Amino acid sequence: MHIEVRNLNKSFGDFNAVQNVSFEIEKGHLIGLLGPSGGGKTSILRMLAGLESPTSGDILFHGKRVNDLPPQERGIGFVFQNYALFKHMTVFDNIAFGLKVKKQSKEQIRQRVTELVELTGLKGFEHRYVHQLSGGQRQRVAFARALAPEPQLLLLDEPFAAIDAKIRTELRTWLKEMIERVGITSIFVTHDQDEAIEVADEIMIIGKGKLEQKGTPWEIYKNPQTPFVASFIGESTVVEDLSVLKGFESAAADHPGTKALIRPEYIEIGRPGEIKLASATLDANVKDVHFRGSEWLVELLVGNVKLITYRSLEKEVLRPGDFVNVLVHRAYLFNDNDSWIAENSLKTDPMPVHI
Ligand SMILES: Nc1ncnc2c1ncn2[C@@H]1O[C@H](COP(=O)(O)OP(=O)(O)OP(=O)(O)O)[C@@H](O)[C@H]1O
Repeated sequence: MHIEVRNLNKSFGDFNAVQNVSFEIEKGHLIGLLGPSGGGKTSILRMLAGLESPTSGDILFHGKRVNDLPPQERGIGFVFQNYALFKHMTVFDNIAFGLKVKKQSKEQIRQRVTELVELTGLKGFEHRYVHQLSGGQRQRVAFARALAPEPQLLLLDEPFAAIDAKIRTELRTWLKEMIERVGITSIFVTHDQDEAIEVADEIMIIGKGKLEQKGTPWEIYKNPQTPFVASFIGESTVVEDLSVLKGFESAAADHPGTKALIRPEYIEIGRPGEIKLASATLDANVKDVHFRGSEWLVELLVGNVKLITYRSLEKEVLRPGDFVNVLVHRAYLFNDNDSWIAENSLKTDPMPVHI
């Protein structure tokens, strides 16, 4: 289903939880709503579902305004973080629930549940009760139950939040494949950037009730419109005083008050003399190092300014207090209002400047 939202607003008293949010979603796309707690993600989802009515603005499904349509007539499937399964029912009955409500025949129900049990890898569990299942299996039941009545839009509110880390990673991949196979337009809420990056075709970053940016995970990573957005996709540090960065002086002079946002991969570190572009290197001390499994995360101090970078495991291990040289190849520049100004990179930048 193609979805369009125009100037959506939701106020609770005089608090504006959702402010002028507009977007379109193509049929079959999987969208991640990502942002801090209280930003308005769930409110947007609930308005799409019809569980909450907008204060103003329009919601269109297939080009038709659905603002006044009750939830059960919107063709939506819902998956919540806490499963919300019926505990006194078996897996079969849970999945069959929406079909019984639709008054389908016993045979139709049996066929559809069998299909879904196979699709979700729950064969053999049909007669178990919810408490006899693992968290991951319960979430698959919730997914199967939501899909049973063949909705045209699937809404998932933090679907993996209650599941432990390892199973969560498996379920993410599973969910993505499953949604691709079914071809259903889906929107899921998360505050976990890894989850959004891994699962979503497109991410919408929601902060303080506003849609800050919408794009593929890669687009948002490469072109964050604000430091806030950048902080939600990938790691970075924000340097408030550009004068400490060699090679960025003219940007600092041209735009007073400019801040630089620096990703870890824009930073090269070496022992004194190791970095070729010696004139642009900064003196730094290693503040801390963290083992990340496949690399080191190194925290550096250039004067009072903290930077972070990664270091390959093959390289000599750095220790807190070590003196190193640092070269900042590139930075995103933002003005006082957190608006993106430009991307600055050293002339000898070995990395592509244009994306
Ligand atoms: N029924 C309500 N009455 C009053 N305020 C509400 C109501 N529902 C939500 N809010 C407020 O609206 C804001 C947005 O809430 P919402 O649940 O949409 O955020 P969220 O981004 O989904 O957060 P979380 O990740 O914590 O679920 C919050 O400040 C919340 O306290």
